[in-house]
Amino acid sequence: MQIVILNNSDDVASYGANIFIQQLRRKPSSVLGLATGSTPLALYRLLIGANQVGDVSFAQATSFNLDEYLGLDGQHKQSYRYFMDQQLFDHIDIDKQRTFVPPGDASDPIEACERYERQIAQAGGIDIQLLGIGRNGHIGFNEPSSGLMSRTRVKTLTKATIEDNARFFSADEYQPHLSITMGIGTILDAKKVLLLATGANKAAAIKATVEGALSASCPASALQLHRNAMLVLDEAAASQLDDCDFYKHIEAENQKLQARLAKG
Ligand SMILES: N[C@@H]1[C@@H](O)[C@H](O)[C@@H](COP(=O)(O)O)O[C@@H]1O
Repeated sequence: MQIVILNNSDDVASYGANIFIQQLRRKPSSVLGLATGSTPLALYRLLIGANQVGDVSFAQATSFNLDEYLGLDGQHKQSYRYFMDQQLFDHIDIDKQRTFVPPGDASDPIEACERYERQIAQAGGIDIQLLGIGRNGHIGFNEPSSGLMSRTRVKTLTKATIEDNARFFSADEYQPHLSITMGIGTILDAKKVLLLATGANKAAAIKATVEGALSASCPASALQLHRNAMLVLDEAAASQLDDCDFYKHIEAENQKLQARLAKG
């Protein structure tokens, strides 16, 4: 895992946005894996800005979102489809027909999960997968105990995740307890994985992800198996890491090497 520790959440968003912009410039037809939650919001705003001034185009890109609440259709204001339309898709030049979010209103969710996997494969696989992380180490809606080789499927949310996400729902609003999520195996198949974490409330999950054992108890620890996984953290999210200075040293050396290679 490559661990990048930056001063604050703004720096995390611009670092992440730049990786997406470089990816799209290198391969305009990239298949992007996208995430919801509050963490990627600032990154999405930067991508919208870059798209609107012509620095990057999504016209040939395809996207697949990690997850969706089961029981909400895409018009529902708390659905992840609605979130993605509002926060990104409606403001960039992506072809909406090529933006995929698991269908929360599927009449046959099991078949819908299998279809989602086929759609990802038909698109050629995910080039770069963006991830946030839950306080309990979940990625997508792969809660603790999720199989490390799992594929897209229906998952039950933990009490902690339901409570964390309750802030998006009004008191009298139905909050689903089930989801459709890409599996950990699906995520690990992405060519590159970019996990963003900001704030002290993610520090324990980041500690377990980076320095804990590979374990279904912390689903994000599965990224230890990935060949090209990058974690971009602010100081607060990195605050429980024992080897912070070492990770900063490696990153400084990486930057020097990149600069030398760029000079030729
Ligand atoms: N399914 C999403 C995850 O994909 C996200 O990473 C997590 C953290 O969200 P936040 O970034 O708001 O902390 O929330 C939800 O549970």
